[in-house]
Amino acid sequence: MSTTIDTTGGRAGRKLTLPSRPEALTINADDTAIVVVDMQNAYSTVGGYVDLAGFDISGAQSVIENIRLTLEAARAANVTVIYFQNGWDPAYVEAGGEGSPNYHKSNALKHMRANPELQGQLLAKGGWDYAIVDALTPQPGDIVVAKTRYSGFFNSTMDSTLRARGIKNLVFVGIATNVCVESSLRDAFHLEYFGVVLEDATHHLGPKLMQDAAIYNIEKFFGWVSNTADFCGAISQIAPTQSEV
Ligand SMILES: C/C(=C/NC(N)=O)C(=O)O
Repeated sequence: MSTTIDTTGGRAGRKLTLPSRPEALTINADDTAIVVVDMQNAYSTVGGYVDLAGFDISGAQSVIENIRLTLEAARAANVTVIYFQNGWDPAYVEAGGEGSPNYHKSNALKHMRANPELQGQLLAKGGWDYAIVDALTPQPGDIVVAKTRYSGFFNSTMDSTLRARGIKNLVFVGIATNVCVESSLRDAFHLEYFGVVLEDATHHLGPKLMQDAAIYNIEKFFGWVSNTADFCGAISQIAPTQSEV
């Protein structure tokens, strides 16, 4: 028996039902935002930080195209688009010193310490590595939320940005599934947001099993799982906003 969960709370709005698992979700388009996680050169372009650090980014290009299709459909339906952008000031004050676990766990900081010629280049605000990839440049009306840790809900304006707009449902795309995507979706869950991940619009860091594990975790414990085609198909069924008519 297929089950559908209604997140609208009976509120009127541009409703759509998104095929997802473990259940389909009926959502209001105006209570929903696409969250584009860290689609920066650092995580998806040859010569970016994770490539330099030895991670496999060969799957990034197909993810970029699926995110592009998702954003095209979302913007056509006037659904809010929010980008997370991960990094720090060029002096790395925001990264935290030796008293921060980030200093010791960040692969970007560790790679720069091991390769001093890269100091100031990885995930530094204003630099190429930090920039959103050209294929997904934020458009007028999109919201860009800076973040300094894996989760976009810490040290950021994300929660207030969502609450100010009455947004309850978050559709996550981006990189990395098993790090910043899952970290942010987990915190969204604990803050009472409905989180959905479009699994073919995400890419993991590390072995392939990490993608499967992150998707399993989200489906079983923290949210729902859908895909680009089902999202684009569902969002294309809704009427444009009143101002569009
Ligand atoms: C390891 C890592 C992941 N970032 C992400 N966007 O998932 C980092 O930022 O160092």
